[in-house]
Amino acid sequence: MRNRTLCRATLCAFVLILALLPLSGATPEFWITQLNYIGLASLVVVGLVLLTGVGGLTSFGQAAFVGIGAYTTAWLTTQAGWSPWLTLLAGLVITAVLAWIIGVITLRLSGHYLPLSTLAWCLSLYYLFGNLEWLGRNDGISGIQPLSLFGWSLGSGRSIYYLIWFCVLLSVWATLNLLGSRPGRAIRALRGGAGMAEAFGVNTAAYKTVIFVYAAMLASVSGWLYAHMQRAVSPSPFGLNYGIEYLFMAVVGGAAHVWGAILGSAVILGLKDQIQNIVPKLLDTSTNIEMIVFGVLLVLMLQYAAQGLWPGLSAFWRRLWRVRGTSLPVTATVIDPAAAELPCRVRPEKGSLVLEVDHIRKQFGGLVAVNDISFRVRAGEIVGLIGPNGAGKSTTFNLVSGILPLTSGEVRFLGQRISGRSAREIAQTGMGRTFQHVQLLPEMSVLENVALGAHLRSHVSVPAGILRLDRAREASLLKEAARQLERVGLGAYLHEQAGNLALGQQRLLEIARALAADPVLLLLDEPAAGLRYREKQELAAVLSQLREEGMSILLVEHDMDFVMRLTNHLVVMDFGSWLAEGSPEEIQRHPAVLEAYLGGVEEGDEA
Ligand SMILES: Nc1ncnc2c1ncn2[C@@H]1O[C@H](COP(=O)(O)OP(=O)(O)OP(=O)(O)O)[C@@H](O)[C@H]1O
Repeated sequence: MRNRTLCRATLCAFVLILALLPLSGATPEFWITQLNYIGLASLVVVGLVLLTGVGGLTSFGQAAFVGIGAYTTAWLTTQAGWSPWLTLLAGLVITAVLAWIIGVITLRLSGHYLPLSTLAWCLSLYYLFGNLEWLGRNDGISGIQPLSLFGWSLGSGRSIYYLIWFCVLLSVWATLNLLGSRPGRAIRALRGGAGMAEAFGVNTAAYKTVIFVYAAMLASVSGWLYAHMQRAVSPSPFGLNYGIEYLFMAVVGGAAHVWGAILGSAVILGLKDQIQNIVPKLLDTSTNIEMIVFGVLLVLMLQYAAQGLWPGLSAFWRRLWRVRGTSLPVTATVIDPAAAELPCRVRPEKGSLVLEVDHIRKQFGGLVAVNDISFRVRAGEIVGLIGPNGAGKSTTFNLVSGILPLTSGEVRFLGQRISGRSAREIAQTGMGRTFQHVQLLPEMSVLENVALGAHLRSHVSVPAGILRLDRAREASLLKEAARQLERVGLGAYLHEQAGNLALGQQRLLEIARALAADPVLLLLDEPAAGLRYREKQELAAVLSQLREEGMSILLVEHDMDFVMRLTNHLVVMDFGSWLAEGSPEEIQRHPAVLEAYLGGVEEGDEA
């Protein structure tokens, strides 16, 4: 709680200082101008933090969107006589449409192709601004009128200052709200890889486009403010070098920290200015050496503060005020026991067919990983899929859950054909899963990781998340996540960072996340791996309880003791093919299984 109070007090002091600075006649005009530029840059960088730091999509091209906002208002106010407030809307609409088109085309690219494509469209827009006759070519457009609000002219640096910083604080508030909501969790999951997020029903392509458009719109607002502050626009501030500088600001501030955007902008612009003043005096040279010094300082900063300056600064601030125990994040939500329950799925009758796998096959080039496998899972039954290493169990899981496409065969779930559907569509039908290699979001809290599992059980739009209209639904979602964590024995770790948990606990967390999706069928890939004996017993008790409640479970597991005690039915695979099927007792006596698998395990156990 002290942590939260300190944050609020620091924020109030920051806003108060910001508000009072221009009122004092002693504040030099240069400071106000510099703060205005920091505010304009911060607006762009807040968007970049969401896009690059949080979403993992690197963009060098944000300066071009600043240009769209600036040129839209410059042309419409000077040539068409529009009100600047109307041109703000026009700029936002034009930017959103353009960003959406660019996003849909380029965001499918992965690895270094995406940053390269941002370079390409930034250069294209820059040259477009400089070549169009009606945009004044390289001279740009001048004579832009200052803004006025309720008759109050914002023509001076001191008056537009308030509007700029109002927009910056609004953008920080909106972005923090968005990140703390259901769509925000989905956006934060983008870095964890599309496979994991899609398995919980997150439309990763749509969320990538959303953050791309959001960041572009913030840049456009910055351009609109810039045009009315400068009263003239020309192509140079919207070129690639500015795009790179914005990215530097995000990285230096702390790419994944929203407040780091302001810090990074202030550091880079302040540093540039100071170097330009000091270096020529020190070195007594007329050559343009300051950019070299600036570059070296940046490299050093990235070397020694790779996470950016924000984490270090906030830790120092907490130490200064002797605030201990940083595990409870400022955004941590207290679970509301009175929150409404999330709606639950209608469960199939015990014993009815849930999953039908018919002659499925998967070929990786010349390797047949899964060869003509068929089995059934019924409601209220735990089916084990076992076999030696490399037998094809995980591949079978991935085929059933839609992570991998089938080469041939058919999978039906609750009577519907699901083969050919995407992992996201299959998740919607009521299939939850865990992964062989734990796939969590290590920097997110345990509670939020599990809340991601319930993504499809609540519908909160991006605007609702931004405006905090989602509080009741968010409370229900977090209450459900907490309930599932209690169920698997992790109730004491709700606000712990997921990355701080031991491997066994991380596996339990994955099970809680899958349960939060309210699945009809649970696919568990080696859930007992890394668990201690007692933890395994507790897990077995949880799974037995789930079976009693009518849940169907398909389980891949190497711990034979665990499998034999828990399952109703076993399917044995070897070299991708079906080897045997039956009850645990039958399988334990099956000669082919004993030879291919169980015999080997016993020997290994003895060793
Ligand atoms: N994406 C892939 N590309 C090529 N080969 C693959 C791919 N995924 C799996 N394989 C191969 O398919 C075979 C089956 O692998 P799979 O991971 O399904 O086995 P498994 O029974 O789950 O093994 P383990 O118990 O060790 O996890 C292996 O030979 C593996 O190397």
